[in-house]
Amino acid sequence: MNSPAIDARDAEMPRRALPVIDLGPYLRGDPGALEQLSAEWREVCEKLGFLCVINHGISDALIAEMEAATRAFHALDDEEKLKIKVTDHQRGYVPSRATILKHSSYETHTKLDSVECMVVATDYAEDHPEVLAGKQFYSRNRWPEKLPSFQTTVEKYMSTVQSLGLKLLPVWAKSLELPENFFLPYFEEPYSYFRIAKYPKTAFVEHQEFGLGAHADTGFMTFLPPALEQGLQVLDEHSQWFWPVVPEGAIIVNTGLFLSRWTNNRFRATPHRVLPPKNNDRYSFACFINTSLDAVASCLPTCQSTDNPPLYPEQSYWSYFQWYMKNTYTHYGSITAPEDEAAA
Ligand SMILES: O=C(O)CCC(=O)C(=O)O
Ligand SMILES: [Fe+2]
Repeated sequence: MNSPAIDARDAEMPRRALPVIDLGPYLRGDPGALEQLSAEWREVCEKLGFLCVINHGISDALIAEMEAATRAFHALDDEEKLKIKVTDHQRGYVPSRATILKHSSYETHTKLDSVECMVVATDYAEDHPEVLAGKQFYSRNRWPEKLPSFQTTVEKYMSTVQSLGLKLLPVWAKSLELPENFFLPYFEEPYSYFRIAKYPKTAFVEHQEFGLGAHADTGFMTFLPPALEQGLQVLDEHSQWFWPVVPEGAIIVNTGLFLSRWTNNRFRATPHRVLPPKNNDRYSFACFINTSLDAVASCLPTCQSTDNPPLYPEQSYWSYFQWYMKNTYTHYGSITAPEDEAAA
């Protein structure tokens, strides 16, 4: 006999405040602010690895404009969205039930994610050598014809978040006891990647069913204004999932796997996941600010010793990103979800 069905969202789960870091003094250029901020940053990144920032300089108006653009995009007909379906360059529209994290060590995933999203990334110049060569991930963005304002808002939002990310490079460097400008050469041509997502409302959620399954982000740093609908859960250092509580106006920041590997796991790439919403569709837009695609990370000098040798071989962001994408998105053809295919 089947046991009575329990909605996965009703499972007992603590709510916990994320660490809040004030960027105001540093962004204003106050004396001593970089040192103070870097110490706080290190403390969080070595433990939970998930935080939120206040006084970040990204206006409420811009976030509201991006929220409206996200909703307008997802309100387009499927036919319009499918005209710009994602390609092997990892840009374009990804329909619902097209991702599953096969490389996750946090949880076994058997079902495809219900999230659908539009993916946009740094648009390199048409005459960029890698664009001309047709190298994977360098193609131009795809935009919906019927929503011209979408491109304008997305580009404005991405460039604002990218500027904030680049301003924080000295903080990342100092928090790892590196010279202030250490990361600059790796970010000569930052590869910023933007997921503009809709999580469709779902009446009943089974155990192991997700809007987006447990994962750590791919790259260096992620910026995520909290969604208006609940859904995000975070795994702490003691393997306890919790609902993060974020103050009004704060933006979530977390570390990606590429940085975590670069730091020999000193900084944690925190697993998180999204449960589907119950009553209203949920919209979110996570912006990932990464090194140049051709940047090569080899274990940072301050993150290794004879007792703590490098755990990972040196690797370019391009090759790490390619590995991650192939093991997450079904359109690359290398992964499938057997149980789900029958139901789809
Ligand atoms: O929707 C969210 O709150 C989180 C999204 C996320 O984790 C991602 O896109 O990597
Ligand atoms: Fe994520």
